[in-house]
Amino acid sequence: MYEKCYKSLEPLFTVISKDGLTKTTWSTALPQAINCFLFDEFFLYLISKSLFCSTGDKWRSRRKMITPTFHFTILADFLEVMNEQANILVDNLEKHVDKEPFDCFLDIALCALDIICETAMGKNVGAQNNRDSEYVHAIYKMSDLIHHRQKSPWLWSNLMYPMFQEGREHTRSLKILHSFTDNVIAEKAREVENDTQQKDDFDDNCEQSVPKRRRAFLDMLLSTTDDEGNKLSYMDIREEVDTFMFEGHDTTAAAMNWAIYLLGCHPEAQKKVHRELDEVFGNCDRPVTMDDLKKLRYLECVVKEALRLFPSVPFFARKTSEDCHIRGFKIPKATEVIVVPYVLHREPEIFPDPEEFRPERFFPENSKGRHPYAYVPFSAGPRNCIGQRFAQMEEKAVLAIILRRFWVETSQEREGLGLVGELILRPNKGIWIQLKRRECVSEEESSQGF
Ligand code: HEM
Repeated sequence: MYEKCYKSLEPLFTVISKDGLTKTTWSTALPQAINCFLFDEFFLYLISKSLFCSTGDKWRSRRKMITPTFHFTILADFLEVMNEQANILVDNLEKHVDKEPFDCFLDIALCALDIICETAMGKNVGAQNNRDSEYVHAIYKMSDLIHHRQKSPWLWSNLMYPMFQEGREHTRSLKILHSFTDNVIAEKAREVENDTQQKDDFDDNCEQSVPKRRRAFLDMLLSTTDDEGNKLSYMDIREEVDTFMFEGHDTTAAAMNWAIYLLGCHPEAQKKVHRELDEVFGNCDRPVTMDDLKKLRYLECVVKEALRLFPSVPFFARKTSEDCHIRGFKIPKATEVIVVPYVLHREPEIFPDPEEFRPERFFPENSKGRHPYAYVPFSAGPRNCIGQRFAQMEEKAVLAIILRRFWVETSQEREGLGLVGELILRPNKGIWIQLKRRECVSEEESSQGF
C-alpha cells in the first residue's frame, strides 16, 4: 500500500499502511527528518526555525530545553485556564438551547484560542467575547493566507508574492502577530524581573508575600537554558511561542469539533459519556480537576476514536536522514516521506468497519497487541507531538464542560461536512448542531426511548 511518485526531481514516498513501520524507522530514519514539505515552508515566515521546523542539533537542543515545560505538574496548573475558558464557551452557547441548528466551529475554535493564548503567553486576549480584535483577525487571516497559498502555485515565489494583494496582506498580518508576541514577551520579561526583585526584598525583610502569578509556557521559556547554560534569545522565544499558538490551537479546535459532531451523530455513545460525567460530578457544578480527568475513561476513548476518524493533522512530511527499508522498498536518504494518518487509521484488519464510530475500540482490552504505529494522530518516535498531553487534557476538560450542560444533536451527513485536508483536517461547511438542556441520564433514556 505505498505510492511512489516524484515531486519535481526529488523522490517522494507516501506511507498509508502501518506495515514496515518499525521503531527503528521512526527513531533512526524519520525523526531527524525535517518538516520540509512545501506546506511547512510557507509557515516559516511565521515561526521561523522553531522546534517544529528546525533540524539536526538545533532541533535536538530545543526539544531538550522545551520538553520540561510540558511536565505533568505544569500542565495541571493550566487546567484552571481550561475551566475558565470552557465556562465562557458554555455561557455563550446558552443562547442556542432549544433553537435552530447552528455552526459551532468558531465558538469552539475561539475557546481553544483563548486557552492557548493564556497558557502560552499568559495573556488573556478574550477572543470569545471580542472576535473583532486585531490580533484575532490577524490569526485567522494568516491561516487563510497560508492555506490559499498552498493551493495557488502562482503565489509560491517569494519574490513575486509581495506583488500580489495576498502577499501584502500576509506582510501586514505577520507584522501584527509578531509585534503582539514581541510586546507580550517584553512585558513578561519585566514581570519576571519585578518578581525576582520583590522576592529578594521579601527575603530581606520577610514582611510582605509575593503575589502568586499563573505560570505560562513563556515564563519557562524565559528561564530555560541549554547544556552550556545559554538562555534562548527573544527571537528564539518568539518562534516557539508563535509555534505553540498555531500548532496548539487549530489542531485542538478541530479535534474538539469532530468529537462533538460524532457524539451528535451517535446518541448511544453520548449517553455513555453523560452517565460517566454523572458518576464523576453528580449534580455539582464544580471545576474539572486532574483526578476527574483520570476517571473520564469513556470520554478518553471518544477523544481517541474521533482523532482516528478525523486526525487533526491528516498527513505530515519528513525527509529521510539515511537510507532505510519500508516493506521491502528501499527508501534512499533525502527522500520526502509523507505519512497519512487519515488513511493509516482506516486499515480494516486493525479497525474493522473503519468508518464506524466505536469508542470501545480503545478500551484497554481491545487495544492490547495493536500494532504500535497503526494509530498515530500525534505522529511517533522522538519527533512526535510535544503538546500531546496538553491537547488530550484540553479536549477532555472542554468536552466534559460542554456535555455536563448540554445534549448535542446533529442531522449533518458526513458528505455535507465539506471535508478538507489542508494543514488541518477541517469541515469546510462547519459543524451544525442543535443543543438541548441536559437532563440526567435516566430522564434522557426515557425521553429518547432507550
Ligand atoms: C489534537 C491536537 C494535536 C494534534 C493532533 C497534533 C499533531 C501533531 C503531529 C502529527 C505532529 C508531527 C508533525 C510533523 O512531523 O510534521 C505534531 C508536532 C508538534 N506539535 Fe502537535 N498536535 C496537537 C496539539 C498540539 C499542541 C496543543 C501543541 C502545543 C501546545 C503542539 C505542539 C507541537 C509541536 C511544537 C510540534 C513539533 C515537535 C517537534 O518537531 O519536535 N501540538 N503535532
